[in-house]
Amino acid sequence: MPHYIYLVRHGEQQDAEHGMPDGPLSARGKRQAHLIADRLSGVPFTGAWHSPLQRAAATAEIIAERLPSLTSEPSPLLFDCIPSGKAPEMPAAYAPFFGAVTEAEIEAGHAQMDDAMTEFLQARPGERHDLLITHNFVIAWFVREVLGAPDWRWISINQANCGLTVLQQKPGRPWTLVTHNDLGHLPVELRTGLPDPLMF
Ligand SMILES: O=C(O)[C@@H](CO)OP(=O)(O)O
Repeated sequence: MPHYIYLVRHGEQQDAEHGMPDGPLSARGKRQAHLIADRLSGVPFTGAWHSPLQRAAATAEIIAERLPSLTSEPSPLLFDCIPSGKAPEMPAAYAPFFGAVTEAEIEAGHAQMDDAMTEFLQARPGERHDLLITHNFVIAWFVREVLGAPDWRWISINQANCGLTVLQQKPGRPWTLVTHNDLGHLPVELRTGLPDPLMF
């Protein structure tokens, strides 16, 4: 019986461009959340968890309104974090990102991601459809993990607000990536949150 994990980045946060560390969703963020909720409305979810940060909790709330049988629980394993630090093989172009990041933040982020992989990627009996509403770097770490890519590669993997990434594991097989950052449910003007604007 397959186990699916649906990874959704939260909707656009109000005033994120002004450096606010957390906050409610913007009007666009709310529309994104309604559209991902519609997109997922046919999935027989077995569980849902969200990052306790406000932008993720607000996204989870909108999704739960559309899918009343779904109860999303806050999980500290899904907090935004820095999953790993600089590595010798990492291209130098990424080094400036780590300028203001402390070793303690990296250690905490790495430990959090270890625990998240143990918790959410564990084999469970029966068919499962689990929804995780979380942050860009956390989703990147899941993708890196299932592809067996080096730790540092999370920094090169990005997801848009309310983009949909799906992982699947069938018994006796490794986790696979079914789809990454699928934006089919979002009109072009709602495809926000990527480092470079999309031309399509
Ligand atoms: O700050 C960011 O770019 C990412 C990092 O994970 O966070 P969020 O998905 O919360 O916007």
